[in-house]
Amino acid sequence: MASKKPEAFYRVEDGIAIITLNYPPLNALHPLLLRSLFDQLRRAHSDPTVQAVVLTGANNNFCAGFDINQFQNPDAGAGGGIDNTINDSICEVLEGGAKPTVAAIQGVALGGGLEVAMGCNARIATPGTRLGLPELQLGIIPGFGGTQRLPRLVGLAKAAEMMLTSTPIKAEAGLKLGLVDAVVPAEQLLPAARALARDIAAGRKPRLYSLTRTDKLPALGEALATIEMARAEANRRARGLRHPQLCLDAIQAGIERGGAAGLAAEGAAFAAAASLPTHKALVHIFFAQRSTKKVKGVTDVPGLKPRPIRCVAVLGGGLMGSGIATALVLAGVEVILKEVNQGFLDAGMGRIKANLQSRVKKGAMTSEAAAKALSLVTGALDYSGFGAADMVIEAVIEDIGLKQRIFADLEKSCRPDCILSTNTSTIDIDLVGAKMQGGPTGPAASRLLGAHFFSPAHVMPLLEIVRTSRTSPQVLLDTLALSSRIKKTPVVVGNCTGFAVNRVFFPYTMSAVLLADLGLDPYRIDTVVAGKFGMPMGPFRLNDLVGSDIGLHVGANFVTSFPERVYVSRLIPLLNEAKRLGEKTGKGFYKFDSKTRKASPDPELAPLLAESRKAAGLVQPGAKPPALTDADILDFIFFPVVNEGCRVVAEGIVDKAADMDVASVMAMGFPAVKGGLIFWADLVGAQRIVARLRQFAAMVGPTHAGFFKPCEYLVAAAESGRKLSAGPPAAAKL
Ligand SMILES: C[C@H](O)CC(=O)SCCNC(=O)CCNC(=O)[C@H](O)C(C)(C)COP(=O)(O)OP(=O)(O)OC[C@H]1O[C@@H](n2cnc3c(N)ncnc32)[C@H](O)[C@@H]1OP(=O)(O)O
Repeated sequence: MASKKPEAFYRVEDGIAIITLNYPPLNALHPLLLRSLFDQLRRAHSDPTVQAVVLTGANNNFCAGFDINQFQNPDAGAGGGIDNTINDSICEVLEGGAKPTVAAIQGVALGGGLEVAMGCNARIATPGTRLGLPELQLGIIPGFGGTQRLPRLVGLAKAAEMMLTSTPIKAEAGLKLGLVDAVVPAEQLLPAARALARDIAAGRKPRLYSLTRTDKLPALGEALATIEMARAEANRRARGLRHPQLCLDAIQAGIERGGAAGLAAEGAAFAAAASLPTHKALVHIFFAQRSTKKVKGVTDVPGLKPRPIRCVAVLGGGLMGSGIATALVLAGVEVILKEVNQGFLDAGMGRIKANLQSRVKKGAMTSEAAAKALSLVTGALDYSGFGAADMVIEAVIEDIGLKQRIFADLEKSCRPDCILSTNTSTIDIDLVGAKMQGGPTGPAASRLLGAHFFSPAHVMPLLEIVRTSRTSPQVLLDTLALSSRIKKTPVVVGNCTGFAVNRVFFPYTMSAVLLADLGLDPYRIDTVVAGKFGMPMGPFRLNDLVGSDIGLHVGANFVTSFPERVYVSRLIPLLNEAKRLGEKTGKGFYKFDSKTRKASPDPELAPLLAESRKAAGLVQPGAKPPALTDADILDFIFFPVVNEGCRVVAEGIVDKAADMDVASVMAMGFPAVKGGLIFWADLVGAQRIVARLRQFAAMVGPTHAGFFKPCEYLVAAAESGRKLSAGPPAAAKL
């Protein structure tokens, strides 16, 4: 069974045909596997020695669904060339063929995998198996009958929720809902499935047909009301996206006209969804996210294996340090939390405890598990216990001198093989290590790197791993492995001010402030950026979340490093002077309700805006602001962001352009349905972006034109028609 070929194996045991899906690693339904499954099913039906069929999967998994690679295969056609005739036939034969079928499920049964299992007359799963229809996260809808069978097995409301959120459930929950008929330990899976198949064939147990069942469906009026509610919820969550509505169309058709008509409606809705740009973008993000774990010169070095990281010392128990420590203990990693005095240490420990308790409250973990996680943290006020640490993550304030002193101390206090990392969000890593023996070229330089988490660190999914020119592949590989262990998507980036994510964040904030100085209303800008474009929040609301003090501090690094392309306004300093630091002080660009923390526009902001505009002198006093449409605002904000993203790609700060897409989606909140920053820029077109940047440069005049100056990479793409996502020609990388 070691074959890598997509094929279904066939064997007969005591009158039961066992058909095993095989296509490592997760038995995705490649068209050849589907064809082979169909052939083996027909073989079982025509084999006189066979009474019933058990369908199972190799490689400790049932099936992760249709082979997503096919969606990117130019030869496969739209929708991955899914042949609904064969798929419907497979499920038809599984469900209504001459011999009953039982699915024996372990690992995952997702998408088409679960749909095939639901086509069987019964399902048995192992504990912890993940069952779900996550197609919507790929911009499509279930296409193998899932929109019809899932509501009939688990009820309409639950089925709609599972599809619209793309969230799988565990087998144990599936048992309660009726999605599976039994949960048994792995070693009993096949014997139990064989026994059930035999019982059904002998008439000792009923043979059930999911497609025609109605016992879990509500009456029509109630069902339609549930679908209406689901439509509203989908619109609220997915901001007018089409494919969730197409999914609900198919479900509704089946409720109104029966399962068979529903299947036809599903086929049409699937084809419609598969033709939308959203699908292409989301499939791109799916693969881009997985490819960040493959780093040239690190993960492809023969014989190089990650070393285990059992204990991590975290320096600083503030918001970031405590979040990082939480992420580590949640994955079972021991933590030494160091602070400068007992009071700060107690506060840090308290934050970790609160983070864990909040997970308990949400039902994400038991209080016993939380207590066990907390017991993995040891407090420290000095470096005496640091010999136990396999890695250090420094998370103190962004003060270069302080960080330099800390790393000089760490070099002396830690083992020579201990990884030394900093969670700085912007500072050049070589600068952080400058006071170590020999500085950036000294003996410890190979184990120095950035481990940049995003706040809140135990929640945000991205980890920027910053390599210097000397960081060793071993150290990078160890950190990549740690990242997977703590369930973060890693992006390995090069060393520079701001790395990848904050490099694209600074023009995002600066262009918004520039618009405000031109006289535009910040609240309108936020509404357009969040509501129309789909960012989680606009730049001004984000400033209030992060804090104007932090914004000012971080912004100063960019002003120093990239003076030719920054926009410096009085606005953020004025907010600082007025102690309007954002949410934490109850006022920033917005005012915050002291009880609900809800943000609302604040008329008291007006004098600060006026003062900043006066200082900027971009428009004459009393003159009207430029008449910009919502579309203009989006171009004004996002094209400088693209421009900086292009520099990041061209300089080789990211390994590949798709890494910038992942980073923008997972840390910045750039809409995944647009495929990430560079993917989206290619859809817009480099030519248009360059032309608009030049227009904006002319609009703000020569003093600020540098902010909009298109970089060489962008201009070259505009002139040659080369895709921005293609990355720089190898020789051009710095
Ligand atoms: C008609 C139908 O309705 C349409 C469909 O079925 S569309 C497909 C629906 N299925 C899905 O969306 C599931 C997609 N897969 C996943 O969510 C996750 O891979 C998983 C939860 C199954 C496993 O996650 P995890 O353990 O972190 O492993 P992960 O790294 O993601 O996957 C392992 C490998 O399997 C591949 N893979 C996973 N699911 C795949 C699929 N459906 N098709 C092709 N490859 C797949 C991944 O690309 C990865 O390949 P790599 O090692 O070369 O990078």
